[in-house]
Amino acid sequence: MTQDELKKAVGWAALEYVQPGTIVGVGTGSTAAHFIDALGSIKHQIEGAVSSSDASTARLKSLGIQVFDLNEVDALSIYVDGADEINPQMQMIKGGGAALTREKIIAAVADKFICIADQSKQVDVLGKFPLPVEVIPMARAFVARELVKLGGLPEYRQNVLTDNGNIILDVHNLQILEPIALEKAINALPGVVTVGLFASRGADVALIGTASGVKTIDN
Ligand SMILES: O=C(CO)[C@H](O)[C@H](O)COP(=O)(O)O
Repeated sequence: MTQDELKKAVGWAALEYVQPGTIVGVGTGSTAAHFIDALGSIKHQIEGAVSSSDASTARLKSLGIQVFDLNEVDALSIYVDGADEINPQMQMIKGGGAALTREKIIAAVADKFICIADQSKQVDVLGKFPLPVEVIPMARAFVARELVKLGGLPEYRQNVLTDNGNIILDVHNLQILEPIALEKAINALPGVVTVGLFASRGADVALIGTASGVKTIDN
């Protein structure tokens, strides 16, 4: 199976967690895009979605799924999204698609985070994938210097502005042995909007696409 077929398999498998009549939290990226397509097949059974990016909003709307502003929604039973890396503790690196801040906000509202990923995203220790950090543009150089003090090698993601109008620093050279502590330390830097480390609030369920089928890990 190709990597995209594995992504499609987990995207469709996540439908099992969608409760009829609810609003669904929807992530961003190529795996989440498969989930959106799957959601389109049951669009008359759900009330709608809350979206983590302009790209996902456009895809949801193109399928006739109503997109709600998060401020209109009191609760979400699930948030479904991909990941760049996931460890055995269900902590993740996210933000390869630059949507980390909205993703983290919606994940915080949802009762359950369903992570959908192909098996290449499973790691023992987070950090091989460069850790994305969303930063207010004027703080770019300062935050980069502080990230070096934390042991990383930040790289400015050229020609990318987030949906919130900020820049991304991708931090290389990290072996993240204490994800919760690093998440707190980076989030505490003035100018940082969000770090793409989902450690204190990780996934509750992971659907992993493998050659022998979709594997479910339930915390
Ligand atoms: O965090 C994300 C976007 O900000 C994505 O979930 C992550 O980059 C995985 O992407 P893909 O499903 O395309 O492999």
